[in-house]
Amino acid sequence: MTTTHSDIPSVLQRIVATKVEEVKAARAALSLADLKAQVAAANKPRRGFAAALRAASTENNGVGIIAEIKKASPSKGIINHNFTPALFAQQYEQAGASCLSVLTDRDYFQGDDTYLIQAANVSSLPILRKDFMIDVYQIYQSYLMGADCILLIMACLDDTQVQELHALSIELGMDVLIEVHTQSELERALQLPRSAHNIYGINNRDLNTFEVSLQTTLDLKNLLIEALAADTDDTASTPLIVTESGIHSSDDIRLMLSHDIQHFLIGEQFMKTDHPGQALQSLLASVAVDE
Ligand SMILES: O=P(O)(O)OC[C@@H](O)[C@@H](O)c1c[nH]c2ccccc12
Repeated sequence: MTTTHSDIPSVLQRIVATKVEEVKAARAALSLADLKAQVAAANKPRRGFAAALRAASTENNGVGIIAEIKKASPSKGIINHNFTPALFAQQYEQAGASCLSVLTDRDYFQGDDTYLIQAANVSSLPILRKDFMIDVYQIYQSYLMGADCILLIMACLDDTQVQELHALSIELGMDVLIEVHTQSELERALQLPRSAHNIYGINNRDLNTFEVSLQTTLDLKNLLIEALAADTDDTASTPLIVTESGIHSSDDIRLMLSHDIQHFLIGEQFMKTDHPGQALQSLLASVAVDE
């Protein structure tokens, strides 16, 4: 048999294979039943990630920023050489971030669970656990770490998996960032039950090729806005849409605002500087000035 391109696992497939192994090892060390018992005993309140984004609509000129704490990525290698997650969390909060996103994946992003725990200890901002969720076990783990929002990447989940992880996250009181990159992923995402806990993320980066284009958000957002507008007239559940990846300038922000996108997930632009908080502050200031 000849080798075709599709025989070579993509980065996303490799990441998912790693996650399967990680979950297997974690379950061997602590059973799912024991992990669930820890969750039941913890019963810690969540900080309202979706609510913080909704509140941003009336602050910061209607701009809600999810500021990301990310040391490295498969496409860029090391982004921040002086990585101090707790300090960055404090800086981001002071600079006006609405929420935080913390990479916990070790093998591909040089993240760590402890980074999220540290950020939660020093900051009152709600936190997204940025990792690749494939199993309920990880949802319970995220809860214990103190995550307020779970990332569900449609590209690495089938319909049954995503339904299960979505329902469990909400049952535990967490919000859910449902990430899409294509129209077919978006159509699948729209099959999930509607909830005020849902946040829809359009990722401008293709997780297989790493190509980034803001056009992805512009191409998909109308379909999303129309589908969500059809079933809500209640401001408490105003649909939340986040544009993710490749946002660098006030021009990028204003382009999105002009298309009714008010929420932004931004990592590299801040993390590549010595003072990520300052980078966030100047971006927010330049949007305000330019308006
Ligand atoms: O660093 P950027 O280009 O500002 O992007 C941030 C965020 O969108 C990106 O880290 C991301 C979006 N979805 C993901 C899924 C997995 C890992 C990482 C991501």
